[in-house]
Amino acid sequence: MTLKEPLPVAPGTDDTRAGGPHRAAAWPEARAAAVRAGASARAGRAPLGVPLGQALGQVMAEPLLALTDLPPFDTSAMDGWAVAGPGPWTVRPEGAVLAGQASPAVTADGEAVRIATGARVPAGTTAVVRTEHSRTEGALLHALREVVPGQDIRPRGQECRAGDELLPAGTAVTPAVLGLAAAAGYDELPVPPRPRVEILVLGDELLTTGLPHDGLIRDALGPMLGPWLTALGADVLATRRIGDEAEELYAAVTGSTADLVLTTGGTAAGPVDHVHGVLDKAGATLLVDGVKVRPGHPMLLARLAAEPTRPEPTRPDPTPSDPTPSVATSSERTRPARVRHLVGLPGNPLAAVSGLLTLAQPLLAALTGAAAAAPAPPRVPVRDEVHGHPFDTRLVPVVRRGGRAVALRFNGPAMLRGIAAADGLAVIPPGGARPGQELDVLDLPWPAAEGAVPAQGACFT
Ligand SMILES: Nc1nc2c(c(=O)[nH]1)N[C@H]1C(S)=C(S)[C@@H](COP(=O)(O)OP(=O)(O)OC[C@H]3O[C@@H](n4cnc5c(N)ncnc54)[C@H](O)[C@@H]3O)O[C@H]1N2
Ligand code: MOO
Repeated sequence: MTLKEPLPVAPGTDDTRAGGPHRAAAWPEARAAAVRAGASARAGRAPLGVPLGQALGQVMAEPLLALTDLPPFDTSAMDGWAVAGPGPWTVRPEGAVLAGQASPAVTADGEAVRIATGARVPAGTTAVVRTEHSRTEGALLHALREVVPGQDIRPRGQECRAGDELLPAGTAVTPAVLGLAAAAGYDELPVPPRPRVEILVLGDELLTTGLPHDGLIRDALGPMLGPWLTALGADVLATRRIGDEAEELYAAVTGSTADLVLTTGGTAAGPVDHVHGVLDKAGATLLVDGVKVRPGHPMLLARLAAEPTRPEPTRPDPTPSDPTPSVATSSERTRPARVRHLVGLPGNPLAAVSGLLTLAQPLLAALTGAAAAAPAPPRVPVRDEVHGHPFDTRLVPVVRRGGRAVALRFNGPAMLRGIAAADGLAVIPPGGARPGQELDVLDLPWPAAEGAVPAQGACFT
């Protein structure tokens, strides 16, 4: 089924609301729906100006326009002599023109003045003669090679003119971008606000410390998801542990101020699986209700009901009778409602990772505009045959060895042993992959360890 937003509704039903029939989307369509959801929430999020030192790794919310010509003035490209007209030249007695000097004296025809790389060339200069290509004889300077007019002068505006677009919006801020922005006159860069995420970990069976006992197990998702989302550029407001209590979940979902609420567990149809019911009660719209992917097929994406629109107070012009009015009552504008989403991750830990990469990551990337900056996932040939699901996509932890993806063992839905040793998750199409077949590999938001000594020997199939 092709997933549209909103989902097509059968006549006489309202099954885009949570609680409607389960309609699994194909994996690529689910990702596309997540991108659309993020893009829809992006509108109206004003960029923030952050100091250059804090912008690394973010994306630019606006194009980088040059604030100045570069170079900003005609500049000497070499240490040597600024000369005017044909030689030999009379060496001017005053000292050298150095980088950083504001306005060196004019060079008259037949004159030469010592100059340093990066110095502003004096007006009247026709060329720069490198030190090693010159010889002085008393007060006369001779060139040892032919002098071409304009040589070794970087003319003002050679790289850009003020107002030129240096980089488009959506460019990832790398160290090189920081350097260019500084050269072009920036103190701050406009970046999208970091998406605010709240994590709700469901399950009465979860322990936060110690060893499993009496049917209780350790919460593996609470410690994993916050740092993972931080690595994806999110601002994690809180990781809250909520029991299998529908009321508590409802209060947490409806009371959250996050752009994205992430729940873990409770997505299936068990006796205490409350996510669908709570979304229905909260008036949420299901955009993805199950995905044809293994592990993780019960994952879901919902748009939360809009917050009530609040009137935005505006200050009217002060009048003599009321010089400092605090809030206007007559001229009120309405602030646009913020679009917020919920991603329900299945409780099985690798299934939760699958949901994170399938729904949450593309949504967050579209929300910040990073999706436009991100390269397509690399395609890597797989070393060995990988069994597929007959109808669904599989996501399988892999390491890269010698340019090939090698599938790891311990890739069951409840296991993290494979992913903890992996460089990425290979996307296995329905039906499986043959040796040498090129596969998309979803990168993890930390450096891959190609060539590193594998600590994961036991995970190889
Ligand atoms: N009748 C069916 N039952 C199930 C189906 C199904 O299609 N029909 N799907 C299975 C699949 S696949 C998955 S995945 C799970 C998804 O279930 P939930 O999202 O409702 O998750 P829970 O039932 O709450 O938990 C599942 C499993 O994961 C463990 N868990 C939960 N949270 C954590 C955590 N934070 N850390 C570690 N482990 C966690 C939990 O104890 C359960 O073992 O449903 C299947 N059932
Ligand atoms: O697909 Mo479940 O998500 O097998 O663990």
